[in-house]
Amino acid sequence: MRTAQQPATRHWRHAVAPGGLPLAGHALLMARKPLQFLASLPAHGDLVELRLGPRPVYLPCHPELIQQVLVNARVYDTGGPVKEKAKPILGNGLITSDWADHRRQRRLVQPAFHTARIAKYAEVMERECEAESTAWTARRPIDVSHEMLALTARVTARALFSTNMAPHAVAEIQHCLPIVVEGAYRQAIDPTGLLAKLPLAANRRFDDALARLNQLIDRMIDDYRASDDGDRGDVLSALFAAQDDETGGTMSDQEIHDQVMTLLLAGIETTASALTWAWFLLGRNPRAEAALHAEVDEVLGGRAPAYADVPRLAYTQRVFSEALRLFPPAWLFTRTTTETTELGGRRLPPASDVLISPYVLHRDPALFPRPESFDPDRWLPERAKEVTRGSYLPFGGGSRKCIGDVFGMTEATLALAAIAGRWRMRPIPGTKIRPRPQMSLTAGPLRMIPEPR
Ligand code: HEM
Repeated sequence: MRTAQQPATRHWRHAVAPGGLPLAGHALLMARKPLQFLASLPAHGDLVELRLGPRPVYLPCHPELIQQVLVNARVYDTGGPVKEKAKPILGNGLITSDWADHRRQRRLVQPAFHTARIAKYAEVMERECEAESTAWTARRPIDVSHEMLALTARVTARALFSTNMAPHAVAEIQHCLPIVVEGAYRQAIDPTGLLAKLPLAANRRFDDALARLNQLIDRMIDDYRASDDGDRGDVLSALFAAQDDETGGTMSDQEIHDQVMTLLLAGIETTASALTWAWFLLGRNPRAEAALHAEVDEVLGGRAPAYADVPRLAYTQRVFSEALRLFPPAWLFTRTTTETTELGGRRLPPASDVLISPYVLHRDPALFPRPESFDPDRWLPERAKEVTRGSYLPFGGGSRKCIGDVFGMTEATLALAAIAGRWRMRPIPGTKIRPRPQMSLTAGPLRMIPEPR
């Protein structure tokens, strides 16, 4: 296994990805089978160069090189064509802001994710997870993907806006978000940039859904301004109250709007996808499923889970961590160099694109023995300390590490425990699932049968 501590003089292996075509480079391989193609690259080198059309892009495959990219956020900034296409959707929030402004924004948004506030959001999670787990009919098949998306949309919407407009917000978000996520992804991978301008029905649906989400957020902001409730304990209140320690500045309504849109797009589908994969994996691994049931029965004794139970639901958390390893929702993200720099002994000119793929890292046999096997006990404390530092990155790393990591882990732990307390999720024989590498690494529809326990 690789060690994080390497001598300063270490020799990094560079490679050009095989299979490139004269003009398209590796664009076709990336379009057809991105997961298989990317996961084959660490065998060739620590830093692999590929070409998407005429542009070279770099995939660091060694955890140490990936850390260098993630911690040096000034030189490896978010940028490039993907970010430019995201701006009309997300505005200028945490995901789209440049390095310098990101630091200010992060200082302002971070308090909304403070532990004390997560405890408050957990009340929403408890209620919604309980409602989800009591809504199903015994032995009537459900689409797990659909249910998990509906659940995380309700949790996130109600944690963001705890007003009496919440039911309306939930319905709007559930309708609009999947359309916006799908459209944003289509635009992100369109190399011509022309697709979004064509008079297609899909584009009209996307424009309509985005306009409705924007209106919803504006209404929530107006409603907050018009009332004098003070701190409602929701994310929106924390964003209004935020004051920058360094400058004393606060956020304008437009800035708050952009942060809310960013949180909706970053927080709902990611958590839902990982939960769906967790159910899929449990359905194929009866021993892990039995261990989950045993823990939930012991800790909860038949009652619904509460925030205070989360630390004792250790196996449940390991199940989710392992689902995040095998199917990291953020399977690929990018950085762009702002100046000439050197990575693994290779000179990168300004505006070089660097790909970070947790999926590739998490399935590298040099980092995770038997990477394909679902083994939640990899994350037992005594075994987890053997895992090479920097090789597990479901939430990214450095100053742009996911701000919702604790929120997402808490929500997923409560959801798994609430549902596993009541139901055994039986797979439907013959169901075939292939990971869909889109904005998140989704499973697509996944039908399973809830059987009372
Ligand atoms: C299991 C669920 C989740 C996963 C796997 C996940 C993954 C990630 C990753 C990998 C990044 C870093 C991307 C990069 O470096 O370019 C990120 C950023 C972010 N995530 Fe999450 N996320 C999850 C849940 C959430 C939730 C629940 C929220 C909010 C409620 C959220 C909000 C954000 C935001 C705002 C950012 C940008 C942070 C910044 O740049 O400062 N995420 N997420």
